[in-house]
Amino acid sequence: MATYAVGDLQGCLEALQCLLKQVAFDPAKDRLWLVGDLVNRGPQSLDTLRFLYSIRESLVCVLGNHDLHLLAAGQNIERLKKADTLREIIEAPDCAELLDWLRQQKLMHYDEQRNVALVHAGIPPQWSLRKALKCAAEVETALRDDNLFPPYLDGMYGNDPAKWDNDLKGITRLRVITNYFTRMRFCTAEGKLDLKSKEGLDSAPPGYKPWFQHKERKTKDVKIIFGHWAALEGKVLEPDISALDTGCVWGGALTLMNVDSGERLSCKCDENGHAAEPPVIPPPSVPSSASAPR
Ligand SMILES: Nc1ncnc2c1ncn2[C@@H]1O[C@H](COP(=O)(O)OP(=O)(O)OP(=O)(O)OP(=O)(O)OC[C@H]2O[C@@H](n3cnc4c(N)ncnc43)[C@H](O)[C@@H]2O)[C@@H](O)[C@H]1O
Repeated sequence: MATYAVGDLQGCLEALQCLLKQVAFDPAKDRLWLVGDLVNRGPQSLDTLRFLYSIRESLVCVLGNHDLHLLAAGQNIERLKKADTLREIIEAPDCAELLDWLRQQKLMHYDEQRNVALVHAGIPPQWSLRKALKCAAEVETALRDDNLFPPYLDGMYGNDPAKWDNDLKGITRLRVITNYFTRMRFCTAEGKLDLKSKEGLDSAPPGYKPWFQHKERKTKDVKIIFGHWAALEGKVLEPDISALDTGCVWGGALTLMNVDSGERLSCKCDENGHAAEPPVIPPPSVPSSASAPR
């Protein structure tokens, strides 16, 4: 049995299938962790979601900003933006079943045995592991509760407040939790967010750093796997941090990592998110003797 984590899929089903074939993924034995952003921007959002649903017993999935946007558009189709590729899901006959499954997913997964956390964007520096799990659970409860779900989605959008405060209440509280887990890139040591900068590490506004580079970060003893930040191209220097979004919808690649060995495999994609077989093993992350991360 092997456990793999895969970067932001964004509807790039061909690339996912190419990687799963390469590692001979067996849903009866193996496990696949998803960093979220399963859909949108790529070519096959509906088919991706259907495929994941068909192997749901083998998945651990955390939600990304695009998944939350899909849930919100499922409540009100007018939330769809011109560039979204989500309409096919909302108009599909099995939409309700797929979105019901999606809203049961988490914002954060923690594997105690491995001491590994899985999140879409990150964990803010001022939160301990325990605090992060507690805050994630607040949003997860809102997502699963039929009464809380619609007002949560109505109030989820926006950049304020920029910083956590224990006294925050209601949707304002849930919004900042959502923004940390699903949209964060740069923040201050106290967790004040900058949600505008989206480029690489050197695009930090003055006083801000990538969330994982703060010396004071309280989750330094936890291995963290995350996605969301395509401009990083999967490269971070921090040893216990794994960045898996390698921009499959931006002419980059989809990346799969063996959670235990850290070995990676990537499937190059074209600028439309279609796979260009065969997958390649990125040289810096894989020992030269390995042919595939099994
Ligand atoms: N609470 C909330 N508030 C507001 N909105 C919410 C929300 N919750 C959900 N949403 C929704 O979130 C969605 C995305 O919003 P956007 O505003 O488009 O968010 P984003 O930061 O661009 O996110 P994305 O996840 O696409 O990032 P990526 O790194 O791939 O791409 C980012 C950039 O990186 C660039 N990039 C990619 N690869 C690169 C590379 N190799 N080098 C340099 N740049 C690269 C790309 O050009 C791109 O511009 C919207 O639908 C919005 O409605």
